[in-house]
Amino acid sequence: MAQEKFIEVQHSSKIYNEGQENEVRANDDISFDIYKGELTIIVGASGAGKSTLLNILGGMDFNTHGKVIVNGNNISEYDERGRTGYRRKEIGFVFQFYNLIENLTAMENVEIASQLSDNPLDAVEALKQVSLDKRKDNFPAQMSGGEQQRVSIARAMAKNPGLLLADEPTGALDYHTGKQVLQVFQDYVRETGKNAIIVTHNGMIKPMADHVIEIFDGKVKSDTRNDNPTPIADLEW
Ligand SMILES: Nc1ncnc2c1ncn2[C@@H]1O[C@H](COP(=O)(O)OP(=O)(O)OP(=O)(O)O)[C@@H](O)[C@H]1O
Repeated sequence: MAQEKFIEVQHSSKIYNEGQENEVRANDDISFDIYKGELTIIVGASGAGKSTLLNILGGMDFNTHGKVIVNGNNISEYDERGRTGYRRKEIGFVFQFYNLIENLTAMENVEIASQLSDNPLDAVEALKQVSLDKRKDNFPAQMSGGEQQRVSIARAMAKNPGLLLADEPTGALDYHTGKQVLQVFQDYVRETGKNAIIVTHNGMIKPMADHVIEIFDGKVKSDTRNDNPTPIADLEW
């Protein structure tokens, strides 16, 4: 079966202070395709340009050259307003340090995000998917780091987005908790047929992905697909 393209990045660059002495090529002529239903890992060292790329894909930032087509729409042509709508409706974002609102319960944190969507999941249902429905009335400070990250994933999922993006989602977690969080992403993609993209500097988690894009110095260094991703339980790092 031919695979359907979900994202096409074509010669995309993000250049700060272009043509000046202090020019920075954060992304430098990046091209790749992502198919529907893929779990993609973008990997590279600190400063390689991964977050810049993820933020452009998520409509939090914009490129200065090239095209980024998501689900048939060239988002690089969007203005600020277009990007806001795109971010609200199409994207779920998971951050390294969870970014939960401290004076709201787990359930309320999830509900806030679902209110932005036209087609949200029920907040309790989203918490159930990360096995935290019993903790819905707890505040973030009453939960472990891994639990808080799972709430933040439930919050991203509750919008029922076409694309789930995560920037170093296990960066603040220990090994076992990190594995549980990665499992949530793998299950999400398998169960919904939707897309998730994880940015990480940890090359050891590459085998869990369907597709790995390695970024070096603002450029794509390698772009490989894996027909037999490794179960998270078998990953070691
Ligand atoms: N506003 C800016 N002005 C100038 N340079 C910037 C700006 N934002 C980012 N950069 C530069 O762009 C390059 C890529 O940064 P980016 O944050 O995308 O890398 P990264 O791979 O995500 O790194 P890390 O893993 O450390 O977060 C870096 O050299 C960074 O200093």
